[in-house]
Amino acid sequence: MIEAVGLTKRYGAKTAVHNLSFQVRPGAVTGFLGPNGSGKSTTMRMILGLDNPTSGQVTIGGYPYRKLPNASRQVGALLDAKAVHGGRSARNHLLSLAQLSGIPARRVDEVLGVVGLQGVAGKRSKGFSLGMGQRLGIAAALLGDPQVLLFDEPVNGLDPEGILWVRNLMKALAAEGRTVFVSSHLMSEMALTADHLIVIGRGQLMADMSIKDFISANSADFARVRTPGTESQQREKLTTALTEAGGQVLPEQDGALRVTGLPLPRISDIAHEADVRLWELSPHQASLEEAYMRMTQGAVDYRSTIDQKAGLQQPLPPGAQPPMPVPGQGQPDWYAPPPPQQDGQPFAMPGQPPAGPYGAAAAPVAAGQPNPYAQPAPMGQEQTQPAAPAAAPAPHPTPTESEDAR
Ligand SMILES: Nc1ncnc2c1ncn2[C@@H]1O[C@H](COP(=O)(O)OP(=O)(O)OP(=O)(O)O)[C@@H](O)[C@H]1O
Repeated sequence: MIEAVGLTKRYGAKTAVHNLSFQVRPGAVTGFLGPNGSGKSTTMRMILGLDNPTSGQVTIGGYPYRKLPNASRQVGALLDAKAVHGGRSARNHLLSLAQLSGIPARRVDEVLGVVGLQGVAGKRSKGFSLGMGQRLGIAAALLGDPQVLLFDEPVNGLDPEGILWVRNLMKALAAEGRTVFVSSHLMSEMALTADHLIVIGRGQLMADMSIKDFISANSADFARVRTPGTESQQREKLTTALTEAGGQVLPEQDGALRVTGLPLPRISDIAHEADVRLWELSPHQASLEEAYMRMTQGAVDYRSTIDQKAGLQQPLPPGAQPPMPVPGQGQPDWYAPPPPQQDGQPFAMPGQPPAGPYGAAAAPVAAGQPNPYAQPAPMGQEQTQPAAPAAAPAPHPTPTESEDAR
């Protein structure tokens, strides 16, 4: 288990992390979310002993990282996949890490297989694509077969197959009882991967709860009701009837009505009694992205001056009232977009993966099997891509490096 108590980090006048207390438990994938600059990487670096807290502490299994016996066998991390000596082959890079940590060389080939890089193990990593570099970083994190794993943006640069693989890898590692702490800005992916969420904003804890509780605490469920498009008087009649019955009715831009305060069967009965035909009556629950946007709106430091809320916050229709904020949470100016249309399932719920291979959940993996996280197919395109320009050689960020290196 990872435990932070009153964790604070200041860089001069800048407070990157402020009084953060949380626990990351084994047996689950814990997502670590927050806007750009909110302190996620700083927190991860303090967990790994790469930065010293200004005050407070963070421990792994009860020890600060630097006092952890055999740390590299107990904790694996992917922080910056680009921080690799580009002149070394993938195998040599992993071999050097293994030697430093007393890990047997045969483990190198095992993890190369796990991440699907066995076919390019002899190639210099400076020729690797972004996704290949990411896989190499994940291989390094897995090298010591650790019980605690930290991944900072692990799916960055991965293709859809790679994203699915990382998702299943995280779940399989957690299913084996490991502690998996992963940061990401990809909300749709987090919704499918994480069991629990820790959300920070401007260095402070905003939420520490299950993903299910997070979504329900930061979104108001509502019903979407649609009358025949050409019959505006029907819509008005229904609006009056629903309002008289105690519902709150909000017109949406596409002509539908958003109704809160009444259960779906009651809405149906009211429409029937008012002799109004319905073309749609559907439940809507916010996605993780909507819930996240609602919670973190006030903690965003970096925002474009152009169309700041495009796609995420629609302007209210004329005369409409914004939805009520959740007390103590969320932002009053938030207005949820309509749910996306998806393959004949126009109102797919969060947590319900679409049909097909990307919706498949990871099956628990039996311990002791060879390469339990290996992909079914070898890498395709990435292996055949031409070499990328050489990156500046940089040592891999092992937790033995000096602190405050960034
Ligand atoms: N070494 C440093 N010196 C000074 N300021 C720093 C240093 N490291 C981080 N910061 C500042 O601390 C804040 C938190 O940065 P951090 O990289 O932890 O955020 P983050 O949540 O990981 O961001 P992102 O999502 O963009 O990766 C930022 O304002 C950043 O500029």
